[in-house]
Amino acid sequence: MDKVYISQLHVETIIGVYDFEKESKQSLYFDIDMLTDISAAAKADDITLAVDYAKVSERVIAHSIAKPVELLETLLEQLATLILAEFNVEQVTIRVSKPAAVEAAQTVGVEITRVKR
Ligand SMILES: Nc1nc2c(c(=O)[nH]1)N=C([C@H](O)[C@@H](O)CO)CN2
Repeated sequence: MDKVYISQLHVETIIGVYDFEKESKQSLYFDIDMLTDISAAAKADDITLAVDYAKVSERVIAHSIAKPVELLETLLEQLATLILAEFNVEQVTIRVSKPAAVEAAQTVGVEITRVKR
């Protein structure tokens, strides 16, 4: 299977378990791998047949800032469901990094993989 990907997509949003995290935005960085067959888009040279990484990026940003959640896990499950439902993607892997969360670490985060049913 082919892959369309997005690397280090930056979003500023409210996210976190603790009260102080609900008061100011934090940076999240998303890496998204989307498995899809690119052959029809390539043959026709037609963006409407492709997984448009710009449109996926817009949706991920819009959803991430729309309704705050506490856990990175919650946000990733929502985003994976959204991507599989709205785009021609068979499998998606999303990794999110939250660099300000743990002072002693360069970054921390969560990664999930979900398959279209
Ligand atoms: N597995 C997770 N662990 C933690 C999360 C999370 O979303 N998933 N979140 C926090 C806090 O919000 C943290 O970012 C604040 O320091 C802690 N652990």
